Amino acid sequence: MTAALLQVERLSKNFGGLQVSADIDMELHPGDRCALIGPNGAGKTTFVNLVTGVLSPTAGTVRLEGRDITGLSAQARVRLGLVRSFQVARLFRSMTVREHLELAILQRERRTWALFASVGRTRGLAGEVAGLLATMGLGAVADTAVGQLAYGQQRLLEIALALALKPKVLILDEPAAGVPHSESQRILDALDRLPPDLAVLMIEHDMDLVFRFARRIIVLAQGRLLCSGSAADIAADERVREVYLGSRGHAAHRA
Ligand SMILES: Nc1ncnc2c1ncn2[C@@H]1O[C@H](COP(=O)(O)OP(=O)(O)OP(=O)(O)O)[C@@H](O)[C@H]1O
Repeated sequence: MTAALLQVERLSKNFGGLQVSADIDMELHPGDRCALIGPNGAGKTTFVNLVTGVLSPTAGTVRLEGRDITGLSAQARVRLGLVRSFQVARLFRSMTVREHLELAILQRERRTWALFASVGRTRGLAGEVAGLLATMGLGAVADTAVGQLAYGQQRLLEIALALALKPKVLILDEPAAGVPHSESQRILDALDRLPPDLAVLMIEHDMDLVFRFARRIIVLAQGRLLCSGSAADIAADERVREVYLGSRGHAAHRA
């Protein structure tokens, strides 16, 4: 077993008297393909906010490569390799896909001041952009303005921008949300091409995608870790069925 990249111990969060995360333990290792699921209000978003540093926990620790990062800002965590791809696009509609990726890489390298002078000259930039385009299947639209992209392609660009930050741990926040079914296969294909050593935690409501992507699924209910296991384990787990039925009155096809 490899050493854990991300280690979460007894992570808890109270909002006033309401305990929204309760004693959550979790580990991610290099190459993990893990999904976090749970019914509405289970505490998935809060958990991710605690891990990424958007919220401070009431108790518990978060470690990255053994280092306690519980007190670090979200930005500092990104610099250490803990990166989240946001569901809400913050893309510039008139800029092309390639320009977005160049900007993200230069920002990572903190060379934005020299942006226009250095784009053509920055060694390795074109190659790195080409690699990201290939990984995410965006080569054919590299020089298309983002405003012209299909929605699924915009979502792929969001993941490419997260990858441009060279993450060790990537948190994917509902990568298929709002994407028509006809385009979701493209997202799955792209996720299959993610770097093999990257540890990925996906929060996703689309159970088809979760079951096809994840080798391990973690289920949260009422702020607690209910269970974790393979897709087959989770699909067969009576407790999972109960929390979904109890919360929404229908089966766990859409979480
Ligand atoms: N800032 C806050 N103050 C008070 N309560 C909050 C706050 N943020 C979240 N909550 C509550 O915490 C609980 C968990 O919310 P959270 O958004 O983490 O769940 P979720 O699993 O991500 O839900 P969904 O699938 O609907 O996005 C909910 O009951 C929510 O109302």
